[in-house]
Amino acid sequence: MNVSVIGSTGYTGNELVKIIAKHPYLEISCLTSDNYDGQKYSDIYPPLKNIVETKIISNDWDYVSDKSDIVFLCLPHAASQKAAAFFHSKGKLVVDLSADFRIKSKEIYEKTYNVTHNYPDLLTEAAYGLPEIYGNEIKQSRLIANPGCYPTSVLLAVYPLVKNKFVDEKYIIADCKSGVSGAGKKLTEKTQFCEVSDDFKPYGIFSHRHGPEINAWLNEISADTRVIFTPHLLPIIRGIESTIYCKSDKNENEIRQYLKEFYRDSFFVRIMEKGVTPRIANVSGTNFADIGVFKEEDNLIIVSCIDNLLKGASGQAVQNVNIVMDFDEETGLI
Ligand SMILES: NC(=O)C1=CN([C@@H]2O[C@H](COP(=O)(O)OP(=O)(O)OC[C@H]3O[C@@H](n4cnc5c(N)ncnc54)[C@H](OP(=O)(O)O)[C@@H]3O)[C@@H](O)[C@H]2O)C=CC1
Ligand SMILES: CC(=O)N[C@@H](CCC(=O)OP(=O)(O)O)C(=O)O
Repeated sequence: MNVSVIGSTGYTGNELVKIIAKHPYLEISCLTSDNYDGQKYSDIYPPLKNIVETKIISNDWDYVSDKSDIVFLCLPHAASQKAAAFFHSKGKLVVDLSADFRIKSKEIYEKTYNVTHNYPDLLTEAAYGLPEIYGNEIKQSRLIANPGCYPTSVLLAVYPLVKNKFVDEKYIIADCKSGVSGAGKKLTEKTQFCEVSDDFKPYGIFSHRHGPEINAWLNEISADTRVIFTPHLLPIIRGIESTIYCKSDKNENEIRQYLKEFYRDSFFVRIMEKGVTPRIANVSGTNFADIGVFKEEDNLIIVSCIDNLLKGASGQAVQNVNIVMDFDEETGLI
């Protein structure tokens, strides 16, 4: 399959290029960027010298469309809407890594992102690309909205427990921490070295755009659920750790066994044995989500770790393509 990456020079684009380069059934076709138009990809990312010598091209979508079966969009939110609609109209399989098609409600999307959604019909058509939960919808879809990185770590941990009423749906607190690559490659003052080194802080308290994404998907199965979500910036490059506090009247073993059963066919979700604490170090550079369960009295703590750029973005995007294309889910990802 011929595959193109729009916004290929950013962090998620680069992870995709690395995965596609070693994927047995995917072939790099076009890599786009307006800023680096005409340069060799390996000049921008020297570790790929002699591996990806493709010349970067500008965002000429007609040209890209002619050369592609599958298009990954690694653009900022709002910029993706039009690109997704264009490639979808040309019959391409589109995986959008931005937030533009993740939330089904036009109103919630517009309120959260403060932009108009110009393609409400596509909002209903898009599948939410969390394969372990929405695999059937993904399989039928030609437009996949890859989830946010924090929502991936929180939903994998909490969705089964809410669905099976194992937790009090009105008391769920997700205390999440992310490496700085979550903010992308573009220069901003708040992600400069001196601003993030030797520091640790919450941000977006009660206002981060991933709160509505997490709650929208949980509300599909339980209308009263409201997760309180607070992200923090970790002074590391990659990885997310989410510590999630819940109330439950089930015992620890029951909860662990239920999660193991729920994820029995999900290669990329690993439920830890009793007493084992997931760590970012164990999932960094992989497409795995590691989930640990801890219980004392009625207090349940779930710890969920992923790599934001892989299971939280590009790894999951390829996992979704593998599902649609009927390749083994792990192809190119281990
Ligand atoms: N980083 C992460 O951990 C995650 C990111 N995401 C989402 O994935 C998407 C990409 O993120 P990421 O790779 O981190 O971002 P980066 O900032 O690292 O890269 C963005 C890319 O998009 C291009 N670009 C920026 N603005 C425009 C525009 N208006 N039109 C066309 N091209 C544009 C840039 O091109 P140029 O080279 O020309 O500057 C660059 O290639 C975002 O929507 C992000 O929210 C999702 C999950 C996790
Ligand atoms: C550390 C950091 O800044 N992380 C980003 C989230 C990255 C991501 O997955 O978000 P989207 O795809 O929804 O943009 C943030 O908090 O905005």
